[in-house]
Amino acid sequence: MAGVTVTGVTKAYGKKRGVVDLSLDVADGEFFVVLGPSGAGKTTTLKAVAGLVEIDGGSVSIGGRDMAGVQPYHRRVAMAFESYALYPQRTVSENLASPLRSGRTGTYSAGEQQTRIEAVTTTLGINHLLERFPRELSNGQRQRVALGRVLVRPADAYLLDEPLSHLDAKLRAAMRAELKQLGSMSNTTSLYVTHDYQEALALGDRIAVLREGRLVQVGTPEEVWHHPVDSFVAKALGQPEINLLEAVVDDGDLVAAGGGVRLPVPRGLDLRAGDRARLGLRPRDLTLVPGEDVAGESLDRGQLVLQESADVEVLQVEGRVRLAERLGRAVELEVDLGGGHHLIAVDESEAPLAEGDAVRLAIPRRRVHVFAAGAPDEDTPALGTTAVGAVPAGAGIGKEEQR
Ligand SMILES: Nc1ncnc2c1ncn2[C@@H]1O[C@H](COP(=O)(O)OP(=O)(O)OP(=O)(O)O)[C@@H](O)[C@H]1O
Repeated sequence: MAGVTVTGVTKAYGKKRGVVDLSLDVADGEFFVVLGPSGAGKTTTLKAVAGLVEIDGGSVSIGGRDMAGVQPYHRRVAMAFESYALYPQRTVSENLASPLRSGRTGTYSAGEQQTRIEAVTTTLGINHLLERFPRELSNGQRQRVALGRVLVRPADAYLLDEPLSHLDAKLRAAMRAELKQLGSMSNTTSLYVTHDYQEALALGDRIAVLREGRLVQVGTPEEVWHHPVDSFVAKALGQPEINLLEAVVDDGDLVAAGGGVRLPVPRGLDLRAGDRARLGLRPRDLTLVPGEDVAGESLDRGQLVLQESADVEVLQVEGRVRLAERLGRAVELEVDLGGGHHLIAVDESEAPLAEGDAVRLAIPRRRVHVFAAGAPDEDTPALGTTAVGAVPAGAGIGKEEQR
C-alpha cells in the first residue's frame, strides 16, 4: 500500500486542456474521490497516475517513489475503466481468477486465489454469476465483474473511473455501502472518479473538486459541503442545485429578492453599504414551517419577508407555491417570492401542498452561504466562513443527501 502524490501535473491533448498544474496528496489507505463535470479532467488525472498518458509537466509519485519513466505495468496500480473489458470466452469465475494467474503481482496458491475471489464476489454480490459468460450478464452485472477483476488483484493503489455508472439507482446505493466497507476493511489507497456528488459524499474520505482541468477545492465531505470555496463547488454538490440570490448591503443587512430579504451581514464579512454579494440557500436546508397560517398580506404586495426569529438563529421566508413535484418521499417546491424571484425547496414533511398555497420556509442562519457578486453565469468565491457547519450528530452528510 502507498500514498499517491501528484505535483503540478499538466497534460494537454493538442490544444485541448486535460489537467492544468494539478496537485493532490492522497494518503496511504485513503479513499479519495475526484469529482467534477464532464471534461473536468478526472480521467486524465487517473491516467497520469497510472502512467497511461505522458504528462507535459509535473510529477507523480506512488509510495514516495517518483514514477517518471516507470511503465504502467510496473506502477503497482490497478485501474478500472468505465468501459468494462472482460474476456468473452471465459466464465466470470475465470475472468476473476486471471489477474491472479498472470504472475504479474506475485503467485497465489489455489486456496489464496479462492479467498480473494470470494471476498470480492461477496462484496459485489456476484457469487451467483460465477459460471456465466459475459454475454449472459446485464450491463450492470458486467460492470460489477469488471470491478471485481480490479479489486481482486493486490495493488498499491486502486484507480476507479466511474465504476458504478451502469448500475441502477438502488444498486448503486447498495454498492456504495459495500465499496466503502471494502475500502475500510482492506485499507487500500483508492482514487475514485465520479461526476455524482452523492457518491462522492458517501464514499470519500476526502473529495477533490475539479473544473476545466484545475483543482477547485479539496476537503472532507463536511468541508466541501459546509464550506464550498466558491459557487461552482456549492452548485456541484446537491440536487436540486443551491439557490443563489443577488444581494446588496443596506444599513448593515444583506438585502435580496427585490428588497424583501433582509439578513444581517454575517460577522467577519467585510461588506459595506452598497456592496454586492450573492446568497446561497440549499433547497434541503429550507424546511417548511408547519401548522401556521401565513397571512399572505406581504405576499400580495409581492414581498418576501425574511425575519430572524427571536430565540434561534433561523431565518424565515414566505412565498407562494408555484410548482410542487413529488420525488418519492419528498416534494420539490418552487416558491414564488414575488418580483420575479423564486426559491427551490425540498420538503419532507408530507404536508399537503398545492400550487398557489402560501408557505413559510425556515433556514438556520448559519446555513446561508455568502458569495461574492458576479455576472449571472459567473462562479464567484465564498466570502468569509458564514456557513459554519458543525454537522449535527447522526446527520451524516452522505445520509442526508442520499434521500
Ligand atoms: N485522447 C484525447 N484526445 C483529445 N482530447 C482529450 C483526450 N482525452 C481527453 N481529452 C479532453 O481533455 C479534457 C478532459 O478530459 P477527461 O476525460 O480527463 O475529463 P473527465 O472529467 O474524465 O470527463 P468525463 O466525465 O466526460 O469522462 C476534455 O476536454 C476532453 O475532451
